[in-house]
Amino acid sequence: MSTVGNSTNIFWHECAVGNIDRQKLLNQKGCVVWITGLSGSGKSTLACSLGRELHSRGKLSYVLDGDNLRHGLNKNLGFSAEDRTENIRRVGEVGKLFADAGLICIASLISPYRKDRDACRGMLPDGSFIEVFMNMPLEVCEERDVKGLYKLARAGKIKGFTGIDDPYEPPLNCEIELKMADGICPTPIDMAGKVASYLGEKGFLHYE
Ligand SMILES: Nc1ncnc2c1ncn2[C@@H]1O[C@H](COP(=O)(O)OS(=O)(=O)O)[C@@H](OP(=O)(O)O)[C@H]1O
Ligand SMILES: Nc1ncnc2c1ncn2[C@@H]1O[C@H](COP(=O)(O)OP(=O)(O)O)[C@@H](O)[C@H]1O
Repeated sequence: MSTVGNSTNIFWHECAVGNIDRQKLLNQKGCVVWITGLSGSGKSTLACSLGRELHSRGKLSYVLDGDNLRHGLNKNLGFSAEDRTENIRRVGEVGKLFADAGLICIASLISPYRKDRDACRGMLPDGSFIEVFMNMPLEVCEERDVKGLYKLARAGKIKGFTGIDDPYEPPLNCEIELKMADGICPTPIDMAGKVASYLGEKGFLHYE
């Protein structure tokens, strides 16, 4: 019997089928691929491209996209520092459940604060939180401006927009950094291939 947060007198219930059984069934190892970067840096594109690549290799993955989750699970949250922290905490917890289910969970969120990403890393077993930094220059993201949000932010019509008047703290020790080379951005397929190769090398795409 214990107290966790505001929950008192709670018990942990073990089930007969565990994480290892599920991973064996799926012939893969559960993990969280956490894609972080500015709005417009290509997070969602990479997440979907990676999901497709893994699917084609017969591996089960699921994308948790920041924008999409704000339509449901996180629709009561805004973009204050506190709300962003809660947003990331919730997605970290959901990612932990997906990884425990044996899936390769692909989370794509701006996740601007290092301490929040590190807290999610701390929820997962060592090695199974793979932080991918979309290191795209602000000018490139702003030039893309698919949703017109940078324009609104520059005009002062959106307050607290990441990269404009709200901070983005780049990772210090991420597993994978994706960036432009000679002014050219690698294709989403190339980026997905790089992440999938990492997962293969680290043994996530088989269970033996
Ligand atoms: N103020 C502000 N700052 C940054 N982004 C904003 C803001 N307001 C709305 N949006 C839109 O919300 C998307 C980011 O949601 P996230 O859940 O990934 O953000 S966070 O991780 O909580 O910072 C983000 O989507 P992406 O462009 O896919 O990153 C924006 O479309
Ligand atoms: N590797 C890439 N090379 C060129 N353009 C890209 C690449 N990845 C994404 N894009 C384009 O950039 C824009 C923003 O991508 P998106 O995945 O929505 O970013 P985010 O989820 O980080 O906001 C889209 O128009 C997308 O087609």
